[in-house]
Amino acid sequence: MLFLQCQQQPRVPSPPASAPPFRPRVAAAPLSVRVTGGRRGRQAVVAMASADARLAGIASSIRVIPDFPKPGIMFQDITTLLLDPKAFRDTIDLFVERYKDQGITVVAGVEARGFIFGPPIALAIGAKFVPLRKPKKLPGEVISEEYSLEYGTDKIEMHVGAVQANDRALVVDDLIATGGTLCAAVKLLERVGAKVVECACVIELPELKGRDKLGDRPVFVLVEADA
Ligand SMILES: O=P(O)(O)OC[C@H]1O[C@H](OP(=O)(O)OP(=O)(O)O)[C@H](O)[C@@H]1O
Ligand SMILES: Nc1ncnc2[nH]cnc12
Repeated sequence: MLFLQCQQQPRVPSPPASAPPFRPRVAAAPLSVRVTGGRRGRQAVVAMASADARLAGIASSIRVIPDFPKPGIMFQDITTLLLDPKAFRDTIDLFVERYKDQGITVVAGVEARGFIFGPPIALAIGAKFVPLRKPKKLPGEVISEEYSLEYGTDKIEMHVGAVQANDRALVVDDLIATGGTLCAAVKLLERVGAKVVECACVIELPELKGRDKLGDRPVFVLVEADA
C-alpha cells in the first residue's frame, strides 16, 4: 500500500489575546423578508414576523468584504454564518418550516454555495438533492445553460435523468444578485419538465433587480443587503 505524506506547514499563529475578536461585519441594509405571490406570500410574512429574532442573528452573522473579487463589489461572505451554529441552524430551520408541506420532491442546489444550504433542507423535507454544477464537473450526460454574472459569465450543468417531468423543485443558493444564476438553474429544471415551486436564497441584493429575470417564479429570501 502506498502512503502519501503531507509536508508539514508552519503553524498559523493565533492572534494575540489583546487583538479584537474576529467578528463578521454586518450587512448595512436592514434585514427583511420579501415574498412574491398572493396568499402564501402573506402567510410567509406573518410567519417571518415572529421569526425576527432568528433573522437578526442570521443577518449579523454575514460578513461583508468590500472590493472582492473585484473593485466595487461588496461581497456577502456566508462563511461567517457557517461559523455560527445557531445562525446556520436557524437559516436551515426557516427554509424547512416554509417548504416541509409543499410537496417538494427535489432540491436543486447551485454550485458552490447552494451545496451548503441545499442538502440539509432536502434531508429535512424528504426530497432528493440534485447538484447544479459548473462546467465539466459532472461525469454523466448533462444539459447546460449559460448565464451572465455581476462579475463575469458562467455556465451550469445538470445530470440528465436526475430530475423528472413530474418533479416539484426548490432551487437553493446563498444569494441572488442579478438573477442570472437562478434563471439558468430554473431553465435547466424546466427543460426537463419539472415544476419550479420557488427559488430560495439566504441573501438578496435588491438593487440588482434579480427577481425581474425570473418573471413570475417566486423568490424567497431571508436577508436583504446593499449591492
Ligand atoms: O444572481 P447572480 O448575479 O447570478 O449571482 C449570484 C451567484 O453568484 C455567486 O456565485 P458565484 O458565481 O460567485 O460562484 P461560486 O459560488 O462558485 O463562488 C452566488 O453564490 C450565486 O450563485
Ligand atoms: N455581492 C456578492 N456577494 C457574494 N456573492 C455574490 N454573487 C454575486 N454577487 C455577490
